[in-house]
Amino acid sequence: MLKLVLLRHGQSEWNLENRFTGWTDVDLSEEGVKQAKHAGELLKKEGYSFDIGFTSLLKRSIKTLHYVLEEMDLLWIPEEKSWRLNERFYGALQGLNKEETIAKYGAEQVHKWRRDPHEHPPAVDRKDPRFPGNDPRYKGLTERELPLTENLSETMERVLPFWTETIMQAVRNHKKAIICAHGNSLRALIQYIDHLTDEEVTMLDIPLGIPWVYELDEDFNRIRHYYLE
Ligand SMILES: O=C(O)[C@H](O)COP(=O)(O)O
Repeated sequence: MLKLVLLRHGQSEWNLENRFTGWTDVDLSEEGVKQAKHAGELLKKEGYSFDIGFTSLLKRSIKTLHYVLEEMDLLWIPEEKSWRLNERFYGALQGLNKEETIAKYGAEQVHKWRRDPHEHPPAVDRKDPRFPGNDPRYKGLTERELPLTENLSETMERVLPFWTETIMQAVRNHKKAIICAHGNSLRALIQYIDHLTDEEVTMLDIPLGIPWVYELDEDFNRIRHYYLE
C-alpha cells in the first residue's frame, strides 16, 4: 500500500480578509502559523515521517511545509517546489474581497467563478501587475504556461505532469511524501486521483491546515482517505 499526505496551507492573511488570492504571494496569518504547527504535531504524534516534501512557489505553502517539518524535526529532508502546485490563477479577481464581489456580480456568478471547473474568472492583461510574466520565479515558463486567467480544468492540466512525472515516481520508489499546496491545486489533483465528476469536484472543499491522508494501491487507486484531526 502507498501512503501520501496532502495538506492545504494554513490560513493566509487574505483568507482572513476573505480576498481572492490565486498566485498573489501572501503570508500566513498568526492563525495559519498555529494551524501549520498543529498539523506537524499531529503527524508526529500519529507516527508519520517523510522522505520528501512537495510544495508550490508560494510562501503560504512553503512556510506551512516548513512549520510541519520543524515540528517533526524533519527540516533536513529534500523538498521540491513547483509552480505547477500553485493555487489556481484567479485572474482579475485576485485581490478582490469575495463578499464585495458577490454584491457586485451576484452569488451565482461568483459561485461559478469559484467552483465551475470550466468557468474562467475575468482575465488580467499582460500589463497588469498581477500578470506573473515579470516575476523572476516564473522566468522558466513558456508564454503559453503563463496564465492570464485559469479555470479548474486548466489547473488540473498543469498539475498533472508534476504528479505523474515527479510525485508518483517518488512514491513508487517508496518515498514517504507530503504535498503541501492550495485549495484548488489539491482539488484538481483529487479530481484526477479519485476520478471525480465535474459535479462531484464542485462540492469538494478542502479545509486549511488539516492533514489529509491518502492510502493508494500500487496502481494509485484510492483504498481510503481520511483527515487527521
Ligand atoms: O485563491 C484563493 O482565493 C483561495 O485560496 C481559494 O479560494 P476559493 O475557495 O475561492 O477557490
